[in-house]
Amino acid sequence: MRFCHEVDQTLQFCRNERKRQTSMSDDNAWQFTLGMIKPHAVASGAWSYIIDIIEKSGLHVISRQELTLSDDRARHFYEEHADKPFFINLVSMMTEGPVMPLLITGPNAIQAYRRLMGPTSPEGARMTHPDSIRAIYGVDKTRNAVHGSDSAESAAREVRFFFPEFVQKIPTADELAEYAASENMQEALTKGLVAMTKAAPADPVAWLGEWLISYSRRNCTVEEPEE
Ligand SMILES: Nc1ncnc2c1ncn2[C@@H]1O[C@H](COP(=O)(O)OP(=O)(O)OP(=O)(O)O)[C@@H](O)[C@H]1O
Repeated sequence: MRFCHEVDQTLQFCRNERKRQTSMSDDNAWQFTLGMIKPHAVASGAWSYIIDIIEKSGLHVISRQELTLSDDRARHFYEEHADKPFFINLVSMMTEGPVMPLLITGPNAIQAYRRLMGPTSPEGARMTHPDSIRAIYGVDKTRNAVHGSDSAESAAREVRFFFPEFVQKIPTADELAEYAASENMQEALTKGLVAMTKAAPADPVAWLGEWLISYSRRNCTVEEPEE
């Protein structure tokens, strides 16, 4: 099947992206960004393969919606392009069927997701970035499969545009650090990480999640695996 082959083809690219992301230092801040799958890629079913590519790159899609934009909302979303010659076509394309806004998070998520998308023009992308989402699923410059916030400012505005309830819940870095440093959390996390290192499970995230649930139920009496 065409899509399966295309996803296979991009897997190596995703792995490389992941390696690149994890080797970044200064540039490795945890970020939220808005991705959006455009109507033609929602209608064709490509959306599920696109989400797969994002997840396999090491980013996380933590929420998604499917909705049809009104003319007003589409104009508002793309207002920075209001004076461009392609604006009317862009608004018309964005309102022709359901779009799928994605709330994406991960290290350096804004740029990492933009790299996965590839250049604006799918035709150009197929030449310079053949593994990118737009090269694979884009049709033309307007129907280029996906949108992604291009800066921290636009990510904040666009996440609020589609996920207003989430914005109120995002804790600051200080709040996160304070919460994670609380005595109960520290003890549970330290014990869990030590146990996980000893067990060396194939899927450490799932293992640690189960361990923490078990720890919480037994109120600190979980047996640690033997060495
Ligand atoms: N020359 C063009 N002709 C037709 N449509 C265009 C053209 N340039 C941009 N667009 C459309 O307008 C959108 C916004 O353009 P922009 O220049 O911000 O590109 P982008 O940053 O690559 O894409 P996006 O903002 O959607 O992530 C593009 O994704 C595309 O759908």
